[in-house]
Order: sequence, then C-alpha cells, then structure tokens
Amino acid sequence: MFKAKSITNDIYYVGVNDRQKLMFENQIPLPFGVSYNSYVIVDEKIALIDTVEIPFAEIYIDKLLDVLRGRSVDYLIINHMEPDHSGSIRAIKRLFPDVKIIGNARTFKMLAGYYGIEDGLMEVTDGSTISLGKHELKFFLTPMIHWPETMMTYDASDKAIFTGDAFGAFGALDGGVVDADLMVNKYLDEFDRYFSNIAGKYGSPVQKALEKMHSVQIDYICPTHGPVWREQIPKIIDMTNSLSRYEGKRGVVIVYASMYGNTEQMAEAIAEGLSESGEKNIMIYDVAKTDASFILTDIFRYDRLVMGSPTYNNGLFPEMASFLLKIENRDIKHRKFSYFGSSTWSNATMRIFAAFAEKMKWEVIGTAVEEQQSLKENAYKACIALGKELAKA
Ligand SMILES: Cc1cc2nc3c(=O)[nH]c(=O)nc-3n(C[C@H](O)[C@H](O)[C@H](O)COP(=O)(O)O)c2cc1C
Repeated sequence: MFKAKSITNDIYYVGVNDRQKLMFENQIPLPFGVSYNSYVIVDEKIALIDTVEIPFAEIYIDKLLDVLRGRSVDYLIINHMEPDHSGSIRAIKRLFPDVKIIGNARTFKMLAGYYGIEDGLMEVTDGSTISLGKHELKFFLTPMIHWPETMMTYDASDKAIFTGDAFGAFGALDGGVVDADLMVNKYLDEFDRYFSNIAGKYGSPVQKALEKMHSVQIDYICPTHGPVWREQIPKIIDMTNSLSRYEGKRGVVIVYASMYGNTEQMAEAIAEGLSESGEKNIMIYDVAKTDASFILTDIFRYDRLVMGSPTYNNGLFPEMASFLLKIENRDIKHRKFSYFGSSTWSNATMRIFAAFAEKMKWEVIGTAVEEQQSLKENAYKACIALGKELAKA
C-alpha cells in the first residue's frame, strides 16, 4: 500500500518518518520528529542504500516492494552501521537471501557483531567502484562521521551522493523529500542542531570528507536523516565547512544557572554591557530551562561564550556541570570565553570555569566577575565592563 517517492528517474526514496521518538539517542529532543532515509537505485541491477530502524520495517518493506515490482535487491550498500540505519538489514536478508551486502572491513566486523551476518559480503575500499548497468557507483571511505565504518556512495550517472549521517538534519519529512518541496528553513535550523550535537566533535574527519567530495560533481545530497538536498547544496556545504572548522559567526551566547536570581542578574548586566557597545547577536540561556541541544547549536554558531553559575554544594549548579560535559564531549574549539559566579560563603565556580577554559584551550576575555549574596554596585559595574570587553573581542 505504501508508495516510494522518486527523486530522479532511477533513484527512489523508501525511508520512513518517526514522529514518536521523544529523544534521539535518548538524549536530544525531537520536536519535529526525525526521518530514517533509505534509497533504491533501479538499473539492470538494483541497489538499496542503508535501511531503517527496526520498528518501521513493515512500512519500509512495503515501500521497497512498490519500487521493486517483483524484482529482487541485488546489492545492499551499508554506509553506516548505527542501528537507526542498520536495524532492518536482517529483514532485508531474509527477504532477499542472495543479496550482496556491500561495506568495508570495519562495516563487516560490526555486521557480524550486531546481526550475526558473515556471508554474502562484498568488501569495498576507498575509491572502489561497481556498475549497476547505467549507474556506476563509487565508494568513499569517510571514517568518523560519525563512526569508524562510515562511508559515502556516489552515483556518477545521476550525480547523487549518499552520505550516511553527514549532511543529516532532524525533522520528519512533512510531505516532500527533496528540499525544494519542503518548508526549508525549519530543516536548515534542524541541520545546524543535528550537526552540532551529532557530528560536532568530528570537525577534522568532516573536513577530510568535504575534500573527497570536491572531486565529483554533486546535484543531490542524500543523507540518512532529513531532506534530500538539491537547491540548498551550496548553503549546506558552506554551513558544514564553517561548523566543522569551529569558526563561529560574530555573536555572544550567555549561559547561566540560577536558583534565586542573583546569577541571572549578572547575566543581564553582561548583556547590557554588550548591547551598549552595539552588539546585537546576544543570546541568553538558562541552562535549566532550555534543552542543551539548542544551546550547543548556538555555541557552534557564534564565536563568544560567557557562562555563569551559583556555587552549589561547593561545586557548579548540577545542570551547569552536566552542560560543561556536553561541551567537552563535542570538543568545541576556538571560543572566546568569560565567566561569572555567585556564592554565599565560599565560591567554587570561578576555579571550575577557569580550569574548564584551560582544558578547552579557549581564550579568556576580560575579568571574570564574582559576587557574594545579592548583586551589588561594584559587581554590577564589573559585569557591564565585562560585556563591553566581550563586545570588543
Ligand atoms: C542547595 C544550595 C547549596 C549551596 N551551596 C553553596 C556552597 O557550597 N558555597 C557557597 O558559597 N554558597 C552556596 N550556596 C549559596 C548560593 O551559591 C548563593 O545563594 C547564590 O547567590 C545563589 O545564586 P542564585 O540566586 O543565582 O541561585 C548554596 C545554595 C543552595 C540553595
């Protein structure tokens, strides 16, 4: 009953939408859902590229059978082994026992470990090609975007590249599949959030993959999540290039924690100082109110970051401590940084933030501000001065 969607004459989309999962990887909220994308190339031989998470196998196979019209899948190409894409491999193999599974040496170790599949394999290396008839496919090994086995598959005939998680976006596909047929701005925002949270740590592997992609002409980017990119290709390559270099546009993210408003007042005063100096791109976040994935997205987007926390049981406010771990986990580079903190009897936050800046190798701007109990005039002025220094940095 379910229909596949054609992308070109020979390439079909057979992916599915997941609007039920609350948290991606059980940690990142999905307000717009997520899609698991899989593609079919129909030629003298038929290639299926990646699969979908297992709960969706029934709809997925229905779509696949719609494309196949009685034929079999000759090749199953595995660009990425993460279970949201590899989940239906066993179901495909059961349906098409003669299918040749294409992957690299690392793929096959994982395939054996996850699904016990060790036969019917065709190993490719970087630059290997296979012919489906009219369509010649070339494989690029692109390790660590975002697992070691990740690779990309390029179809020279339709100039389409199947990129695995690279160029992915959160957001289930609302009707269309190709960017030109969708309300694209929502997906561009979710593209940033996906990159920052999922691929953000792997800046250097992403740069290497971009270099490899330069060698071919690309009319379609077909990732495993979110829209197929056609009209937005220059933009998303630009965004990926900039995010993976950790460049950061001009802008200041202020992230604070506060129980009774004292630290919050300091955040407001720093923003005042920034604004008085003409800075417009200022984003203030309460770390306990806004989900970390959205704050991380802005930290990737902008070049300066200020963090503040009350001292809590001789440490950081717990949500702030956990947020530092999330930044560290993404290894965000080159940020200009400052910090502030409020306490009542012994301030611990200043030394924790100072050590964090050192660990991240960030440049510390201005004089960090510390206050005890409520915000008073000296510290208020120091916060405004810190804002002004950050505006100049
Ligand atoms: C549960 C709890 C633990 C605290 N632990 C410390 C502490 O270890 N050292 C300290 O100097 N102040 C401590 N404080 C006091 C706060 O750091 C201080 O009141 C601060 O100004 C609160 O900032 P806020 O108004 O932004 O929440 C603690 C407060 C609470 C509620």
